[in-house]
Amino acid sequence: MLALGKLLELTLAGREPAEKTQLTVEGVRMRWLSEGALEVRPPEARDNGLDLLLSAGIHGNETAPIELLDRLLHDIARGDLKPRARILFLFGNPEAIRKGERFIEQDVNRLFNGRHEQSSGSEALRACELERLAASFFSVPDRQRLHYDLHTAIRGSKIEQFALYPWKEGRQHSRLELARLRAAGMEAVLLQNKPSIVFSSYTYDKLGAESFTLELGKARPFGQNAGVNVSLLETRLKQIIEGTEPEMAEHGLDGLQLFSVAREIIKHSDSFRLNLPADIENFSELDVGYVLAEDLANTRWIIEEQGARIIFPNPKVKNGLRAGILIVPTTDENLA
Ligand SMILES: O=C(O)CCC(=O)N[C@@H](CCC(=O)O)C(=O)O
Ligand SMILES: [Zn+2]
Repeated sequence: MLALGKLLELTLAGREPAEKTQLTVEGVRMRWLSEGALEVRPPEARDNGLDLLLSAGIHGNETAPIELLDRLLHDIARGDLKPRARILFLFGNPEAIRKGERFIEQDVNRLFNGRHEQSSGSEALRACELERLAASFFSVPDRQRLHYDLHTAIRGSKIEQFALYPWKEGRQHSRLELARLRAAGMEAVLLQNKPSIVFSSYTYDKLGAESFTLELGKARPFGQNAGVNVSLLETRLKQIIEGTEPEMAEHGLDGLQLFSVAREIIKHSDSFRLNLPADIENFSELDVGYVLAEDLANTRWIIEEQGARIIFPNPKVKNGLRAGILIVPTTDENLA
């Protein structure tokens, strides 16, 4: 296999490859751009006009998505997977991946859309570099742009695989993209309704891509991901890469559950208390009247929404950051 197919090994070893560009037997060009960043370009005659950004390891301990991208890259480097799309593979936070930690000093996925400019340290620099790599990749006009930022979650979930779809003023969420996610095994999608500072929001808002954060199961160390079943997603990604995706019935969301954000729970101070059991699962329902959280100056977060559920509850985040999202079921009536 070509050395550049071993991007993960290079990244884990903190090594720069001697040769920055290599050609596969199929004439596919692989180009190492920076640590954890590799561009794959099909021969011009085979290029189908899709630019696909696949990122994982924005959180260093979320290894199932990293292993998935590693398998795709190996297949491409061996000539077993024949891309018709241009692809950018990104391993988001190499230092944290090496340490098996979510982050080292600060969460990279809270540093996009300009936030890194108000910060410092290696993770702020990395967020800036990821923005630059994505912007350069998505700078070619008249091409389709798609970004999947792959994650696994801290806790178990009543709905195992789901996506978060960013928001931008004046832009509608695409029914066709939701059908594609359904076919890729996603059981639910959270439709965001305000701007955000995560990677997928940056590529959606600033670079015009169709972008999603995908949650694929529970985070575990390398080699222990048998419980994370990514087979439907992997099959779909291979079809997208090779341009062999079956036709999608535009209206067929096929049981995909849709949610919208009711409120983001923000931790304001060290006095913040989240009144949930430590092992609560994502998508757990909360009753109206329940006191979800308490903070400084007797601030209380009380459930007012019928059918409210909680995702990503985390009282350990830094002050000023999201300590959970309250979501409610929604319909497909505003989709484009
Ligand atoms: O399990 C958790 O609490 C977090 C899992 C995770 O990393 N999720 C992403 C979601 C990004 C988004 O809002 O689109 C994150 O929190 O960064
Ligand atoms: Zn994550």
